[in-house]
Amino acid sequence: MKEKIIFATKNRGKIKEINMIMEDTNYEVISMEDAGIDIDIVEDGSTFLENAIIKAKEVMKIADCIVMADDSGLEVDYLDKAPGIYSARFGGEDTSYRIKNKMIIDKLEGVEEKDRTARFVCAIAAVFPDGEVLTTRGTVEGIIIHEERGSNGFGYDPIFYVPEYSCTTAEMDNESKNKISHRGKALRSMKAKMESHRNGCK
Ligand SMILES: O=P(O)(O)OP(=O)(O)OP(=O)(O)OC[C@H]1O[C@@H](n2cnc3c(O)ncnc32)[C@H](O)[C@@H]1O
Ligand SMILES: [Mg+2]
Repeated sequence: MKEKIIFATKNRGKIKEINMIMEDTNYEVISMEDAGIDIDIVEDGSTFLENAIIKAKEVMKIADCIVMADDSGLEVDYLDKAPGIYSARFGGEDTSYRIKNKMIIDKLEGVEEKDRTARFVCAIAAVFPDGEVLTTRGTVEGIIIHEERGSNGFGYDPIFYVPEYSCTTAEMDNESKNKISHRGKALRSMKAKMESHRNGCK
């Protein structure tokens, strides 16, 4: 039987991607919703990593299995790496991504191509019932384009263009995005770390 992992997120876009990446493991990933856990977690850390650990530990207080969490966001170099850890709250928590994306585009009005660099960052924390914490991080580099393109993915995907693939992450299917994304990289590193952890060599 597969070992259960609760993924401490309320973001359905993340869960979809994570389930695809974890499909070939001995773990069954379930969402907080599936686990019947409905708590609001205050993300008051000062880094992606701190926030990922906060989320995982908060859910661990009421769980009896491995808990994993992802804290991620968009860093725009021209905006001094904003919105960064405030990506979900940028422009207001309930503001639509159509508007958030437009706000980023507007802030970059007149900015040349070479200065429109950005990256998605993802930190993942896994907390084990014995208190052990494993962490990983992944990034993907891109540039902010001038209008939304594509309708896959979620959040800032429609304005995040990856030059090597000549498309935005919203124009990729989930499988292609997972291959190159911050979340895909961080989660594959986590899979490898958990494998060593299982074998007793930490
Ligand atoms: O905290 P949880 O419940 O996991 O869900 P969340 O949506 O609040 O997630 P974060 O706190 O980690 O904030 C991440 C923000 O960065 C954006 N983001 C993260 N990964 C992304 C991706 O792969 N594509 C597009 N936007 C992404 C996302 O839309 C959020 O605004
Ligand atoms: Mg959040």
